[in-house]
Parts: sequence; structure tokens; C-alpha cells
Amino acid sequence: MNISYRTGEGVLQAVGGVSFTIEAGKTLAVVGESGAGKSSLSLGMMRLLPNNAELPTGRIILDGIDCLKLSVNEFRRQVRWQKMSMVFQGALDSLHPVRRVGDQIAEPILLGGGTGKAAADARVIDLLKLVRLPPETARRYPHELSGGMKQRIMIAMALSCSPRLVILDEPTSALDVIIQAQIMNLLKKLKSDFKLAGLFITHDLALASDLADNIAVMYAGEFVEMGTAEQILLDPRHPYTRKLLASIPRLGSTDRPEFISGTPPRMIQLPDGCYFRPRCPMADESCVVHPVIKRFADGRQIRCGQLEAE
Ligand SMILES: Nc1ncnc2c1ncn2[C@@H]1O[C@H](COP(=O)(O)OP(=O)(O)OP(=O)(O)O)[C@@H](O)[C@H]1O
Repeated sequence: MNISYRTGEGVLQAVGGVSFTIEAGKTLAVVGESGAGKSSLSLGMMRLLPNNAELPTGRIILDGIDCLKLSVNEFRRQVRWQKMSMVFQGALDSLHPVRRVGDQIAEPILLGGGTGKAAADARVIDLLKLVRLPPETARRYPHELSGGMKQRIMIAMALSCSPRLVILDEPTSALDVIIQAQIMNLLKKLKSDFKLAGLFITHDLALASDLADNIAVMYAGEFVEMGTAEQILLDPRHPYTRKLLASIPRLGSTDRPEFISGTPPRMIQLPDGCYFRPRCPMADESCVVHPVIKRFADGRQIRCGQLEAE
């Protein structure tokens, strides 16, 4: 999948050649620094990109439906919220301030058609139970709820139509650590109870390790390494993944966390060759050629000209 924006300085490619499969019941975490293209990827999948975005190219196949081939209306009726839903990064501000939260949870259910108001209201109560909120929460307004409760409401909304894929875009980044842990535990429970596929977008590799079966590391709009969570966390191979892991402080370790020197590239002006080359300790003259992503014998995929697929 490719996503570009038209800007005053020219066309900026925010997502380039990103390709992945998520099986039912599995979660893929996409990890990367700010500006790597994570939100563009999730908004592009939901077909909610801003007006200056070009139409994404590539294919998104969900339940046999080629989502990018559907018209806007077909996508809205058949896919968005029904088969693919999202918990947004700014979730705490995305609830309507003067509508009761129960009505807001019911909205995607009613939009899908085929469900009457009474059945939708009953479903709202079930969904509130699922996210461990009391039924009377349905009658409350967003300003009466804490951040953690609002995030549970957003999760209930995302689950309201029993989708096949839920995209979680930094679902806990606005919450304090205790509430963050509660929401992560809820997400883990929901993941094991339902056979949901999850796409978990985060800048936090440690958080990704909590929920993900597979991890893709994103740099400058591309996946640079993708593998099982174990492979990425215990045996990172791409120099950027190694740097990301070394930057996480570890309890009980005397090693100081490392900083990744340099800054991520300006996406409007990407360096020639490998995009990580200016910051990479392994870079040499061969890295002036932009590397393709290669599949290795252990199943992981890596985009690095220095590493040869055996
Ligand atoms: N509407 C837009 N117009 C132009 N450029 C944009 C637009 N939205 C995002 N970008 C650019 O696209 C690139 C990817 O941004 P994106 O928000 O997808 O990254 P991200 O990894 O989600 O970062 P963050 O975690 O900070 O949200 C960045 O260079 C960003 O400046």
C-alpha cells in the first residue's frame, strides 16, 4: 500500500510499499518514531485520509473484499465499522460533547441497518459490560467520564458491529500509566475472547510487546523489519530495530539506554539509497542503493542491503 500527500513543497510519500497479512485472532504491532507514517497507514486503511491525500494505491483485502475498489458509499456501508473499525489516537476528544455516550455507541450499529433502536440499546448495554463499565454509563455525557472511561467507550464503539479487524492507533498514549495498564489488560482479554484481528499502532516497542504476535518496524514510511514479536524483541536484525530496542530502559540492567543519533529524515526530502543510511552505524557505500525488503529463512522480512537472505 502507498499513501501520498500533496503539499506546498511537492508530493510527500507517507507510506511506501507497505505489505502485511493479519490472521484472525492475531495482532500486528506497527512501531516507529513520530512521522514514520503509522497514522497515515491506519487512516488510509479506514479511508479517512485528509483532503490533500492522494487516493491510496495497492490492495486491502478484508474477508475477500478488495476495499480500495469499493466506492466511498460502498466502503462506508459494507466495511467501515462493520468489518474494520478503529480506536483513534485522539479518542478522548473524538466523542461528541453533547450526545449521551450510549447513543454514540449505538450509532455504528444503526448505520449498518437491519437493527432497530431497542435491539441497538440492548447491544449497547452488552458492549458496556464487555468493556467493564456499568450500564448506566449509557446515559452519561462525555464530560462526566474520566479519560480511561472515555477510552473504554471508544473501544465499545469499535467493537459494536463485531468487526473482523480493529485498528488501535496509540490507544493509550493520552492516559496515565495505571489507566494505560488497565486498558492494555482489557485489550488483551478482548483479543483472547474474540477471534479479532488487530493492528496496533504505537511508538512504544515495550507496549507493543504486551499485545503483539507480530511486529513491523516502520521507518520513513516503509517497513524495515517484520517478524514474530519474539524475533523482533529477542533477536533484532535491522540496525534501526536494534537501535530502537537499545533505547528502551531496562529494569535491573546496568546498561544505559542508548539514544538514536541524528533525526528521522524529512519525508519530503528523503535521502538517496537507504533512508536510514545517515543514522546507521553499519552503512557503507553499498547503501546508496535503496534496499528492497527480503524474506529470510526464519520467515522474517528485512529491508537492509547489508543483510543477505540466506
Ligand atoms: N495532511 C497531511 N499533509 C501533508 N503531510 C502530512 C499530512 N499528514 C501527515 N503528513 C506527513 O506524513 C508523514 C507521516 O505522518 P504520520 O502522521 O502518518 O506519522 P506517524 O508515524 O503517525 O506520526 P505520529 O505518531 O506523530 O502521529 C509525516 O512526514 C507527516 O508530516
